[in-house]
Amino acid sequence: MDIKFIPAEDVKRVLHFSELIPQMESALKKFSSKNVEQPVRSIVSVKEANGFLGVMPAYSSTDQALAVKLVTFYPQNTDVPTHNAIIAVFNSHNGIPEVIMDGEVITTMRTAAVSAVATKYLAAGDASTLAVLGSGVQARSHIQALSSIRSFKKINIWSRTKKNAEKLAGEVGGTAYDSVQEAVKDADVIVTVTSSSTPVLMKDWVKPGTHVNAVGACRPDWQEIDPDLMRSSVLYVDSREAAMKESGDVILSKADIFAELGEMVLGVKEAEVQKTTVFKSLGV
Ligand SMILES: NC(=O)C1=CN([C@@H]2O[C@H](COP(=O)(O)OP(=O)(O)OC[C@H]3O[C@@H](n4cnc5c(N)ncnc54)[C@H](O)[C@@H]3O)[C@@H](O)[C@H]2O)C=CC1
Ligand SMILES: O=C([O-])C1=[NH+]CCC1
Repeated sequence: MDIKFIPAEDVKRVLHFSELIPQMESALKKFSSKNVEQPVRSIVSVKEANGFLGVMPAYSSTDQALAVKLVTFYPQNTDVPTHNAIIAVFNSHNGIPEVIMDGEVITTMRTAAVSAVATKYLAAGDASTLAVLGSGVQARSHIQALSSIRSFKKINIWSRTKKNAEKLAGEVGGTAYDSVQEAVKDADVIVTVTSSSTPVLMKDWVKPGTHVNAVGACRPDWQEIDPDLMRSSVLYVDSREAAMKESGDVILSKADIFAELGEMVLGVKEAEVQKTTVFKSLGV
């Protein structure tokens, strides 16, 4: 058996948002048309670390693609990334493993690319202020991906540790804020990319018509968004099945899911641009 290994630097060299965003748009359509077999991931909790190992298999007969991502989330990591992953790709005709590749870069970029698809459809065309809550890996990749979809004049950043918000603001020409409320006040697009398990973004702070990409809180008892904001917004998800099993923001608020992003891209469901919208991302 000759299994090829593709390291992170090689994945990084060939992955570009300009190609990845349209690829994700296409993948979301296939997912919502039930053209892929992709069960909700299995999770093994690692209680001592407040973390988990997720197993994410998928098969697409049209793409002749059979693969699985194995991803860990250790939120307390400080010297190494909190998310680590590998992806194994099998030959879909004979089942032979062909490639094992780094999955961390893909997790970083794929997640932001899907939020970019949501933002492309759901944010106002003239959206000019982006607010980012969190200052880690996803904060950086979201600023890059979303900036390729809209021309933001202002990027407002809040993070639990002000120094980290200031560092990121310095990198991207943005402004660091002391409070979430100040950071999101004028925002047309908000991204929540924290490892918080309790709400950080409150309904009363969000101006009507804003689009929110809610990317953290991927466990059924974790929340990142005020339940009132979940209930009063038009709610989009990547996967209904996953949202009902994994998202504390959806389950605990009892908010109604309006559509999967793939249904919206297909035109089966409206893109409610004028209204306040939340895209709850879990990762597929
Ligand atoms: N939806 C999806 O497909 C994916 C979601 N994620 C989620 O996105 C979030 C961010 O991920 P990364 O940027 O990779 O992590 P990271 O570890 O690089 O950054 C985490 C950020 O959250 C902040 N934070 C931690 N605890 C907090 C708290 N209690 N309150 C407020 N801020 C807090 C940290 O200070 C840091 O700014 C995580 O919740 C992660 O699980 C990550 C990958 C894929
Ligand atoms: O899709 C993904 O890889 C993840 N979603 C939440 C944590 C990791």
